[in-house]
Amino acid sequence: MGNFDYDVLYIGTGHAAWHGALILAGAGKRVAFAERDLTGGTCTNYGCDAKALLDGPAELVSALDRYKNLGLETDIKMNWPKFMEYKHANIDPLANAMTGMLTGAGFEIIRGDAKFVDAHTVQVGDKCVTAENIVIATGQYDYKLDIPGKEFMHTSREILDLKDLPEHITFVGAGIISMEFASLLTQFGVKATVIEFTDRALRQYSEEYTNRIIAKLKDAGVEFYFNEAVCGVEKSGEKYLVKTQSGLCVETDYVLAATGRRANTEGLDLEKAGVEYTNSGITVDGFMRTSTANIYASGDVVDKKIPRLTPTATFESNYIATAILGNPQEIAYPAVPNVVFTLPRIAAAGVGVNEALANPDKYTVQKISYGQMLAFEYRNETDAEATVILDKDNYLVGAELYGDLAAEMINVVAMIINGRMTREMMMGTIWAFPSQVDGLTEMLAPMLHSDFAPNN
Ligand SMILES: Cc1cc2nc3c(=O)[nH]c(=O)nc-3n(C[C@H](O)[C@H](O)[C@H](O)COP(=O)(O)OP(=O)(O)OC[C@H]3O[C@@H](n4cnc5c(N)ncnc54)[C@H](O)[C@@H]3O)c2cc1C
Ligand SMILES: NC(=O)c1ccc[n+]([C@@H]2O[C@H](COP(=O)([O-])OP(=O)(O)OC[C@H]3O[C@@H](n4cnc5c(N)ncnc54)[C@H](O)[C@@H]3O)[C@@H](O)[C@H]2O)c1
Repeated sequence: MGNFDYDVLYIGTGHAAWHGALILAGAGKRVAFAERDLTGGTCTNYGCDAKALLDGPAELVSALDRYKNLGLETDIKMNWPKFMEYKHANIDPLANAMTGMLTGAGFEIIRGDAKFVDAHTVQVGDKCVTAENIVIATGQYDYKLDIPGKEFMHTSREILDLKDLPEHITFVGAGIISMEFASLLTQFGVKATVIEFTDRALRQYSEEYTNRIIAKLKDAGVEFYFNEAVCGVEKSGEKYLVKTQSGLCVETDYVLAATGRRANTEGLDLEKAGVEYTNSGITVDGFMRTSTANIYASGDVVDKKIPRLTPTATFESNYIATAILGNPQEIAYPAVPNVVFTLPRIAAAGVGVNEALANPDKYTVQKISYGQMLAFEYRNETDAEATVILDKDNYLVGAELYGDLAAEMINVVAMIINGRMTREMMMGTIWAFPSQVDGLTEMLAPMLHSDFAPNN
């Protein structure tokens, strides 16, 4: 072993970094972080957490709609500046709390931009540090199209920090970020336009559930344009004009760039360490090792097929720590629950609906209209539904849920997939009643593989 300052240096302090660092510290390793921004990364400071705080009231108001003609009378006013105070009160202390947690655990956080000098040396600001192993956990940034007027476009980070809401927002892209913010901000009274380059939104999810979300947003006044390539943004007095190649011109007060996030690889001087990467991120093998054996990559910065999420970043971070400690097994991802926080939610895990429909020889696709059948359990959410995907032995291998509580239910569904639960195992489980999980699983169980009463 060489004479290094640290056993392991993490570049970044997000979920892709700190979870594994705690495991390494427990094993007696000397660990440090390089960080150029707030401790804790995107999710903690600029992403999921802030979004979830603001989504709370939006979800509540949206759910009230279901009881409007049944006796509920409401006159609700949403005060964005007040909710922003609430957001700041909860989010702003987190970076210091994370710093305290990490330094309290004995880690050093070296502040500044990190870049490689060689495979064991990283320059952070004006300080050079050496480490036996290095974990690149630098995440992604919100990409802005390289078009005239790109300086007038904003990112998710800025929208989550708006003091006052603009009257009209134009979302460029109809992916996860746009669809979530359009759902949320519509509840706060914002008028919205969504402009998408391809012919559909949320491409990785089922067309049916995505179309239902679009229909709801249209009912709320959101305008959608598909097959439109945004080619410029112009300032026009107090307003902005968003222009597309076909000649569409949308006048708006605020433009959100949400055409994808890109890996933070620039400026790291990866070539000096022999670390290979593509436009999609850093290339890794089955052990999350880069092309240089002592350097790993973790989280959003990795070129990977599975969703770039906080729980997958955490999973990789924990795995890498064990790999550094000698785990000889390759990383093996379970079915990953993922959620689009629209209103209602779309949540999925395992084999996707699009893939299943394209491979009827391998999969059976079935619908469970749980909202219609069990209104008492589903809070009168009559359109709540699950699409489940079974393999040829009738094991559950994937599911997509559409409903307000889909983000919770998908966790149970993922356990059924990962546990390869049979009908008998489901019958051997008692769920609380009445509850949504109980209703869904009761309808799912008869479809599942049975060791005693084969169902096909
Ligand atoms: C608006 C929004 C909402 C989201 N909502 C969800 C959600 O609901 N659920 C979910 O699972 N995921 C969500 N995500 C995704 C989630 O935030 C990411 O998957 C997760 O944060 C990835 O963690 P990470 O550690 O890989 O990267 P990050 O958290 O981005 O951490 C990377 C860190 O590296 C630092 N860094 C980068 N380059 C350098 C350098 N050269 N030198 C020093 N430091 C550097 C950065 O400053 C940053 O702190 C959301 C993302 C956004 C933007
Ligand atoms: N709930 C969650 O888990 C969550 C929430 C927010 C963000 N995230 C993270 O952020 C990422 C999503 O970011 P996103 O929504 O920016 O990307 P995305 O890839 O989900 O969507 C980008 C959309 O922009 C469209 N597009 C591309 N070029 C365009 C152009 N020139 N004009 C118009 N449209 C164009 C694409 O066709 C696509 O539909 C996720 O992959 C995830 O990593 C996750």
